[in-house]
Amino acid sequence: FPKGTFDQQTSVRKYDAQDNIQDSVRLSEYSRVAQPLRNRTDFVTSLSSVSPKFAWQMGHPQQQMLGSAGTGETVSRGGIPVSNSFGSKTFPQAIIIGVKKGGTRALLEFLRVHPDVRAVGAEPHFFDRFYDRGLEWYRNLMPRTLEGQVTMEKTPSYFVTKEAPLRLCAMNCDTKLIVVVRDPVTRAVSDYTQTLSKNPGLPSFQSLAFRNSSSLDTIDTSWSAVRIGLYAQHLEGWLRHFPLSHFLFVSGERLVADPAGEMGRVQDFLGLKRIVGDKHFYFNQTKGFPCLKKPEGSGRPRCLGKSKGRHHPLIPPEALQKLRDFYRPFNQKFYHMSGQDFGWD
Ligand SMILES: Nc1ncnc2c1ncn2[C@@H]1O[C@H](COP(=O)(O)OS(=O)(=O)O)[C@@H](OP(=O)(O)O)[C@H]1O
Repeated sequence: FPKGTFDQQTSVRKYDAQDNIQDSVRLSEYSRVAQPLRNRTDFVTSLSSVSPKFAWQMGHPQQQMLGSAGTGETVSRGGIPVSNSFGSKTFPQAIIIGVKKGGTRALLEFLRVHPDVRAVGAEPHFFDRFYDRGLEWYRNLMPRTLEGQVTMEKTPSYFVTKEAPLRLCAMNCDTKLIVVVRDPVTRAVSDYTQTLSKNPGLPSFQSLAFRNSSSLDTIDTSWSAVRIGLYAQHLEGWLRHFPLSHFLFVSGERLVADPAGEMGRVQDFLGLKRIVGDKHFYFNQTKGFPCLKKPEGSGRPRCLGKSKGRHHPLIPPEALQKLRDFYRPFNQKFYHMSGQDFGWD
C-alpha cells in the first residue's frame, strides 16, 4: 500500500509522509492496483513501485505489515510475504478528524508506536470524498485487529466537511473523535506554505487572505486557509451529532513542545495503557521537531518527512496582526465550547 510499502531487504515498513492530495491519489491507486493483487507474492514489489520515496521508517513489528493500506493482509516472515488472516477488520473506534496542518500526521505516527493501535497509513477520505463507495469499502481499508486493539484513521478534512458528522454517526455514534488544533493564524500560513510548495506562482498570502491587500480591511473568509481556522463554527456542526465527551482536543503546539505529555492525554482518552512516553521521543535539532527514537535493537530514529515542518514564508506583521484580531472572538468561543484555553491570543 502507498503509505505502508515494504522493503524486502530491511524488512521495515517504509512510510512516505506526504500531504493530503498525494494521499488520496495514492489511495485510488491502491484501489486500482492493490486490490486485485491481494495474497499474491508479487504484491510487495508492485506496491513498492507505487511509492518510491521513503521518508519515515517504522520499526514496530506489528506495523511491519503490507497490503490493504498497511492493513495486515500480508506480513513478512524472513522477507517472504505470507497471508495474514489473524484478527478482523472493524470500523475505526477512533478517528483523527482534523484539523488540516494541525499536526495530525505526527499524532497518528506517534500513536502507531503503541502496540494496541492499528491505523490506516493513508487518509481514506471516506466521509468527505468517497462516501458513495459504501461502508464495506471503508471497512476493508482497515487493518486487521485483534481483541482489545484500537483501529484508527486520520483525515483532517472531515472536521470542515458539513456532511461528515451525520455520516460518521450513521456508522457509529460512539466513535471517539480527536481534533488536533493549532493557532489558526499559523495554521493558515502553514496551509498557504503547502499550496505554495506545489504552485510557486501563487499570489501573496495577504492578497489571498484579504479582499483588498493594500488596505487589509476585510478578511476573505471564503479562502479555505482562513475558513478552516474558524474552529468554533465547525465544531458546532459536530456537536449536533456527538456529545462533547466524545471529543479530545489535542494542542498542536503542545504536541511539538511536549509530545509525551500530550500523548499521555491521548492514550487515556482512547482507554489505552500509557506506553508511548518520554523514552520514545528526542528533539531533532536539524529538523526542529520531536522525532521518534529508534526502536530497541534496530532501525533508525524517525522524523516526519520534509513536507512536515516546512519553513514558512515571511508574512507582513500587520497582516498577521489583522488575522489575529479577526480570529480572537472565534478562538474565545472555541475555548468556551471545548472547555480548554489553547492560549493563542
Ligand atoms: N514531530 C513533528 N514533526 C514534524 N512536523 C510536526 C511534528 N509535530 C507537529 N508537526 C506539525 O505538523 C504540521 C503538519 O500538520 P498535519 O500533519 O496535520 O498536515 S496535513 O493536514 O496532514 O497536511 C507541520 O506544519 P508545518 O510546520 O507548517 O509544515 C508541523 O508544524
